[in-house]
Amino acid sequence: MTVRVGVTGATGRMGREVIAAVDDHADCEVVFAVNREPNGETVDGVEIESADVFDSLLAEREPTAVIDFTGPESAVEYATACAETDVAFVTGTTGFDDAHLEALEEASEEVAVLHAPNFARGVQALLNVVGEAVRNLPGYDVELVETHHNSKRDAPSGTANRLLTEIEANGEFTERTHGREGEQPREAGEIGVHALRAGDITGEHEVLLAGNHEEVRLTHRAEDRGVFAAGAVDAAAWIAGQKAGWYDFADVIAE
Ligand SMILES: NC(=O)C1=CN([C@@H]2O[C@H](COP(=O)(O)OP(=O)(O)OC[C@H]3O[C@@H](n4cnc5c(N)ncnc54)[C@H](OP(=O)(O)O)[C@@H]3O)[C@@H](O)[C@H]2O)C=CC1
Ligand SMILES: O=C(O)C1=N[C@H](C(=O)O)C[C@H](O)C1
Repeated sequence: MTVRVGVTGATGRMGREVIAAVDDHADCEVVFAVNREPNGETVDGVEIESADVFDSLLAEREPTAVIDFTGPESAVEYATACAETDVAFVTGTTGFDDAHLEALEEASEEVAVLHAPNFARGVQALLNVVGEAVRNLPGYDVELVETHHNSKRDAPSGTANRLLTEIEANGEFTERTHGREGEQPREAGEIGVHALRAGDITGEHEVLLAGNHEEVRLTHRAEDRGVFAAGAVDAAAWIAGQKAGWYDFADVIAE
């Protein structure tokens, strides 16, 4: 069965990659691609349509799934529209607050919704090993550094937040310290969190665990956005036929 994909944020950094990745996937096709201000552009031969007609495109083109890389507010609006038309929703958007997540979870009561802050398979592996490293090194200082391009809006990154959740679930930590300035000695139990923004860096995440005279560094470096897009398209192919509910990229990888 061909998976019919709708793409949002289609002229963004990720939207363009998603269109290319759908094209590369044997079982998927783009049935529409929208952006806020489409200005008659095409991406890989796909005409970009206005986000204003998203609801009617859902009804007319009958996508199996929508892949979304936009912003938190728009992701929620797109998910709500998908929930009303029985279309599965895959989002890689980050920067959601609790209200956004609640709205996405509401949509997941009607349709399958998959949210992953990072669709790189290597990051899933990093998430799997970071907790084990923390458990094996009690009392070691933990610092997290994430580095992204200078146009990224949210900080820390969605991936960093997910890594922090894993770290905290596996050790005794008291607080997250976002950057340091002035006289600020390190407190035991804090996790230092550092967001670097520079140039066109695709995305790096490093967890540093340090004791006396030794350190462990767990690093993931994405060299091309194509790895995120390929993961998102795999997720869209996987989600076709799943029942309503809340899913993660780990569910896709597990199969
Ligand atoms: N999960 C993952 O693996 C990854 C997640 N991301 C996340 O994906 C998101 C997008 O990243 P990126 O592609 O770099 O960002 P870009 O700014 O390049 O693209 C975002 C796109 O979404 C559109 N958009 C933004 N807000 C709205 C809105 N309110 N309504 C409709 N369209 C909107 C923008 O349109 P316009 O041109 O009009 O501004 C643009 O086309 C971010 O949250 C980022 O963190 C990024 C990479 C990987
Ligand atoms: O905005 C980006 O570029 C990225 N965002 C994601 C995040 O916030 O974790 C994933 C990736 O690192 C690229």
